[in-house]
Amino acid sequence: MRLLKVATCNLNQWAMDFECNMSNIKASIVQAKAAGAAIRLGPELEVTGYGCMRVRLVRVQFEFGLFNSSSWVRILRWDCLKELLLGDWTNDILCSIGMPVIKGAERYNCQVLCMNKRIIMIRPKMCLANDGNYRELRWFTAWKQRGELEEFHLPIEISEALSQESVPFGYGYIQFIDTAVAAEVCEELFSPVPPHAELALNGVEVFMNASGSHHQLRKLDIRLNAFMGATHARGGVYMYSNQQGCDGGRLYYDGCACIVVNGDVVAQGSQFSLKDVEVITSQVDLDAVASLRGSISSFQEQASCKVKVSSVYVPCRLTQSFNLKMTLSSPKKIMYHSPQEEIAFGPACWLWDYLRRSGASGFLLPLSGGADSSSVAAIVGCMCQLVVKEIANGDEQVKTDAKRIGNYTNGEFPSDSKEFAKRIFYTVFMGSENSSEATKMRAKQLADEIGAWHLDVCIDGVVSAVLTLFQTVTGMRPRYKVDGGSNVENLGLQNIQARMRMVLAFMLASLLPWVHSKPGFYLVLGSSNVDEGLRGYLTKYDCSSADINPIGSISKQDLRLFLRWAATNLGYQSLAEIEAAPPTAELEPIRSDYSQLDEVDMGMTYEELSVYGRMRKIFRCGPVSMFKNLCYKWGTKLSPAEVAEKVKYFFKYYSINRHKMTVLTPSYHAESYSPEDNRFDLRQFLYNSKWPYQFKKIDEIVDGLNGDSVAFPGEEASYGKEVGVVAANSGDPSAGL
Ligand SMILES: Nc1ncnc2c1ncn2[C@@H]1O[C@H](COP(=O)(O)OP(=O)(O)OC[C@H]2O[C@@H]([n+]3cccc(C(=O)O)c3)[C@H](O)[C@@H]2O)[C@@H](O)[C@H]1O
Ligand SMILES: Nc1ncnc2c1ncn2[C@@H]1O[C@H](COP(=O)(O)OP(=O)(O)OP(=O)(O)O)[C@@H](O)[C@H]1O
Ligand SMILES: NC(=O)CC[C@H](N)C(=O)O
Repeated sequence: MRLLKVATCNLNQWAMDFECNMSNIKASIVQAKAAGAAIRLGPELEVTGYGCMRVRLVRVQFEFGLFNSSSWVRILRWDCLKELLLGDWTNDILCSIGMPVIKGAERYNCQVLCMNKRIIMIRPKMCLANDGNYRELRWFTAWKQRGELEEFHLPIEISEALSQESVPFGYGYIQFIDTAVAAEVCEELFSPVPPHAELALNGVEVFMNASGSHHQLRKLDIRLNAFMGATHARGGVYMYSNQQGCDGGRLYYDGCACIVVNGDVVAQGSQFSLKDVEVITSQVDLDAVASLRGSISSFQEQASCKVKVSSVYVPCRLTQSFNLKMTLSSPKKIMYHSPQEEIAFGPACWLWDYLRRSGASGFLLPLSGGADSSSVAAIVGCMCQLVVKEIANGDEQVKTDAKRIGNYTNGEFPSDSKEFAKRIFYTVFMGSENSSEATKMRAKQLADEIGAWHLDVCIDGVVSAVLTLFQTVTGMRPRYKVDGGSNVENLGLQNIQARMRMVLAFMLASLLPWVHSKPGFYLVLGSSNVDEGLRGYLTKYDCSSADINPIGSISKQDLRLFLRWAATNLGYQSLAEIEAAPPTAELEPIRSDYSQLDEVDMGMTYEELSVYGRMRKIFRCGPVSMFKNLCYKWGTKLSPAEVAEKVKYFFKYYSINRHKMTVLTPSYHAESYSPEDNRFDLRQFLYNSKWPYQFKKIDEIVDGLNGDSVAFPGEEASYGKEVGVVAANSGDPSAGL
């Protein structure tokens, strides 16, 4: 037997906060060593934080020189590594540390592999993440040489301190006396020809995947299937490490550090957690890897004529022989959160990181009593519950942060989530003459259940003052449509109410703490959902404009599932009633024969919007291809002419309103069809909303069908199963992980 103990981790890094990052790295090494591990794997770019790979943040950091070869930051980065190597951190343990390295004129995203105070090898990433949220090619070069390892001359301050002048650099593996170990960096695993296949044929038994991978609803199984697939038919130990938390942007890195042996998961870390450091370990028998490989004839045949990969020899042993002090880790049932839990815990953990790192003292939410703002309120409630639970579990960092944010004195700390919420969470209902008693009561009831400090404000006086000013200036007073006004008047009157609420929300967030003699400021939370964004069914610069939004990329359908779940599982019963109520903006007067409803206003259902959203973003459909595909999908209930009308109607509003996506409040990225314009969906925002060429083409196709309907084979087209893991993510490279 060759018994090996390995450790991998989730680290909550923060881009550019070297002190925070180093402290987490050290804590993880200490824990790995205490557990007796021979290998410690950390996440991708753990020294700098991964978030600095994303567009705008990188630009700022680039200006400050994060990746500039002559800058002080480069020195800092190597300083961090030097600190680890000069101390006893790497004694008797192989440490894989993620950081950028400049070689000659190029910048590489690297795993620096160290042991016993020496850098053994530097492995640059060969396949950069460059789709969806990722922009690595802007800042790094992919390493393309597959031949011999090159010599990399260490910066003078490192070489002198370590008495080591150079280190092998490139694609390869480390050959120990008793096994071979290699790095595979994040995206490489998901590339068409992943390195682990070739490395396995070269005898590599342990793969270390350092990742910076973000949460997306229903995505985890794709990632886990990749680890299992990598080792199921070719054997091996697959270690996965990821960042966890908000490291300075819209993404939540969702941890899930993992260890897989021959296709079986033997250790799985948390996906959502408030912990800064979580280390998981396993004891594995490498003879089980050799045995599996020996039993697969095709593996043997291909290994005998493999392309040779370079290696570095290290005359050390990592394994122990059979002894009863070490037990073997056995296969575990994989833990998946339901999408409802993902919506609760992912955004709640992201909000906590944002809150503690922003220096704010809490959140303020305009709470309408409708589904969206109530979902946000429930997520903040969930955050408070997680904080109290984590403190009860003995997490000192969470306790320190919570005491500061909640302004606790005399050794007090949060022990009740409602009490904590009262300190850090303001909700405000801003009713107008068009608001109903029902939504007002629902908002109050929910705030009470969560424990928020709730305010009930009537905005009629403010709206009327603005209208009076308008009348003084123009001599005209707009009327609602139900009172005989035009569409323009009707919209104008709605938008005044909506925008006034935004102004009031910001005023209250900055001044309420002062009223209550509390220090600091509160962050304003936004609560528009992904479908409204796609359709543009929101008033630009109303309460959709806030500081941050935890649900901005979650669909209405998923939010409704979440509300039903949260009513029982978070203990906020009023959410059940809120979910059951028909969505309404309450911006127009309610009459006996008229009450405003979202889906009527929009001219399409939220369910239809989810279909359009997926087709537009994930499957890159324009009007004509969407029309053709929907003819198959909806062919049993709609004629091609009806499908054509629906598609044209969607594209008209999608394009008229796309400009609103440019000013969407930064929101948690959770959905692969997010139309968010700043980082994710980089399409134009000024379209010809008449789509003359495409709409004409659709008309020609409809005419050409001569009234035929689709011969329906009984099976929906590939877009049909939009609720479900595979279809939700398939076709989206950024989701594949
Ligand atoms: N191409 C372009 N590029 C840049 N900006 C452009 C633009 N076209 C218009 N604009 C600007 O956008 C403005 C129009 O947008 P905006 O002021 O938002 O107004 P608008 O989109 O016309 O109306 C708001 C819509 O949201 C609905 N609503 C309101 C309130 C709440 C809810 C809800 O339930 O969530 C829904 C309401 O029923 C209505 O359909 C124009 O006045 C102009 O300033
Ligand atoms: N009466 C109100 N009091 C406080 N905030 C409100 C009120 N009405 C609207 N808002 C804010 O404006 C946002 C958009 O309003 P609206 O109700 O029209 O849309 P919505 O997106 O369906 O949201 P919700 O489901 O929360 O009502 C809400 O999410 C909420 O933050
Ligand atoms: N950092 C990366 O290489 C990211 C790869 C991939 N897109 C993921 O989400 O996991």
